[in-house]
Amino acid sequence: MTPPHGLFIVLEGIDGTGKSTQSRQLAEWFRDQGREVIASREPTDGPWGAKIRATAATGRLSPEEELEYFLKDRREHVEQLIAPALAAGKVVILDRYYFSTMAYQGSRGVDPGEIRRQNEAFAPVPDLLFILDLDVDTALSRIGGRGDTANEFEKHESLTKCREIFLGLAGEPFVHVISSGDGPEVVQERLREIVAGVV
Ligand SMILES: Nc1ncnc2c1ncn2[C@@H]1O[C@H](COP(=O)(O)OP(=O)(O)OP(=O)(O)O)[C@@H](O)[C@H]1O
Ligand SMILES: Cc1cn([C@H]2C[C@H](O)[C@@H](COP(=O)(O)O)O2)c(=O)[nH]c1=O
Repeated sequence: MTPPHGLFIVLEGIDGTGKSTQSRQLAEWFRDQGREVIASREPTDGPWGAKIRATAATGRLSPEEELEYFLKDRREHVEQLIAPALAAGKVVILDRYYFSTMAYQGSRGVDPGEIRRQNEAFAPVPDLLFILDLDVDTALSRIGGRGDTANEFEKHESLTKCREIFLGLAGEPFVHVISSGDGPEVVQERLREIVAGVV
C-alpha cells in the first residue's frame, strides 16, 4: 500500500513566541489521528547544533561562521531525518528551519535572500510555514516567565529585526502569520484549522 503523502510543517518566530508549545500540541493532534509524526527542532541536538547552542552562553560566532554552522547542521538534519521521513509519508513538524537563519543571521547583516538561496539548494520547502508573531517585549517576558534569562541570541534590538524579516515572508502561498498573543489553546486551534484545510 502506498504510504500517505508526507506533510512538512514548520513553525517559526522569535524566541518566546510559543513554537515549542505549539509544535508539541500539533504533533499530539496528528498522532491522535493515527499519523506517524517526526517532531524535531533546529539547531538540532547533533554535533553542530550543540556547538551552536553553546555559543548562546559563551558568546556568538561571527555571522558568517554562524551561517556555516547552521548550514552544516541542516544538511545533516535533511539527509538523516527530514527527507527520509517525508519519503516514508510521515508528518514532519519542525521548531525552526532555514527561515530562522534568514531572520537571525539576516539581522546581523547577511543577505536573507542569499541565505534562502543557499538553503533551498538542498533543503525542501515546507508545505506549511507558520510564523508565530508577538511583540518583542511580551516574548522576552515569556522567556523570563519560563525561568530562563535572555541569552546572546535574545537581545531586544536584534529580535526586533528578526521579527521584521519573518513578517517579510507574509503573502507567500505556504506562509501563515499567526498572532501568538492569545492563549495557547486559541493559537493551536488556528493552526489546526489551517492544517485541516490542506490535509
Ligand atoms: N499563547 C501563549 N500565551 C502565554 N504564554 C505562552 C503561550 N505560548 C507559550 N507560552 C509560554 O511562553 C514561554 C515560551 O514558550 P515556548 O518555549 O513554547 O516558546 P518558543 O517560541 O519555543 O521559545 P524559544 O524560541 O526561546 O525556544 C513558555 O513558558 C510557555 O509556557
Ligand atoms: C535555526 C536557527 C536558530 N537560530 C537561533 C534562534 C535561537 O535564539 C537559537 C536557539 O534556538 P531555540 O529556539 O532557542 O532552541 O538559535 C539562529 O540564529 N539561526 C538559525 O538558523
